[in-house]
Amino acid sequence: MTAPGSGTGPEVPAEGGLVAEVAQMNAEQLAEHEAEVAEVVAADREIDVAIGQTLLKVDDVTVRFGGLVALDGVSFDIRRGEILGLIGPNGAGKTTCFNAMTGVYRPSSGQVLLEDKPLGKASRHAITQLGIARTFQNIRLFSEMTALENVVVGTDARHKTSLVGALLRTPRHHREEKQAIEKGMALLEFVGIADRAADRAKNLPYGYQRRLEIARALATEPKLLCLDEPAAGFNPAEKEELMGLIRTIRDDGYTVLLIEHDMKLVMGVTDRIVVLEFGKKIAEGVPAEIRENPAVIAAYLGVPDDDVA
Ligand SMILES: Nc1ncnc2c1ncn2[C@@H]1O[C@H](COP(=O)(O)OP(=O)(O)OP(=O)(O)O)[C@@H](O)[C@H]1O
Repeated sequence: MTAPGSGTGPEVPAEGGLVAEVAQMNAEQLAEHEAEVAEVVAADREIDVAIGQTLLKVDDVTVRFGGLVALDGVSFDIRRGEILGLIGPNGAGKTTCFNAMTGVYRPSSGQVLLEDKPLGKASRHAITQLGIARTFQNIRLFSEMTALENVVVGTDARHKTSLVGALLRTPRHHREEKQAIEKGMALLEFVGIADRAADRAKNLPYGYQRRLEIARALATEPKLLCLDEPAAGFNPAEKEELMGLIRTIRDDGYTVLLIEHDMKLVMGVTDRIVVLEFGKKIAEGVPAEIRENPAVIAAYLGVPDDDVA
């Protein structure tokens, strides 16, 4: 792929072109177009396979920072096709858990298994290739690159062209680049920001940047998508829209792990919830059970609603 941001990067369709085209479609054309988008977005994933079986297992994981035990013997499963919420008061260990699952930290003891295989000492990049993608609490985009380029970079995790192939611009490289652009556009449309594909990430509105992070994570074709507070800084209407997007992502066959501070959002969108407090798992269950769980209520006593999760 051409170096991102080099000025010779992917050609972006004229601004508004795709959006204007979609706006003029009748219901039948629109349904066909949406099916095409879904096919590009989901083409290589095995969906409907073993839904409900364990995809990822966090097995007795402890993470220590010097004398501080940030995660203390935590175990839970993430099942294929579900949206699992990971909640807990500030400092409970949620991000540490994400980091242990995505290769940022190695567990001091215990292990994380994806499809029964221990992640062991796999690097972050290797873990992305194995199928775990994440977004960050603080948005991390390539700010000088366009929205489309940001997503195209995400598809690199799946490319087969060698560096030499890319430098020599072999036919395979051309083919992969074309497919990456097509897929990038489909993903931008999927998350609802295709109208700004040609804009630099830094110039996008905040809500678009958050959606772009999700599109970029999806571009790696993850089996598991981990979202770290994706609604941070959103107003209620934006949160509502985001819930819709997360549901669509799940309905499209992805498995989602969600850290979120907004309890209403967590209760409204997740299938199951795991609750951490002081690095330990204190509860696990469906939202209705968690809402009534005395240990969870106690953990959150005195915590303002906005600060919950
Ligand atoms: N790199 C680190 N070095 C030292 N201590 C850390 C590090 N990362 C996290 N911690 C500590 O580990 C504990 C758990 O932090 P973590 O960020 O995982 O919690 P959290 O549940 O994600 O909190 P928040 O909701 O505030 O983001 C905290 O006491 C935190 O200060």
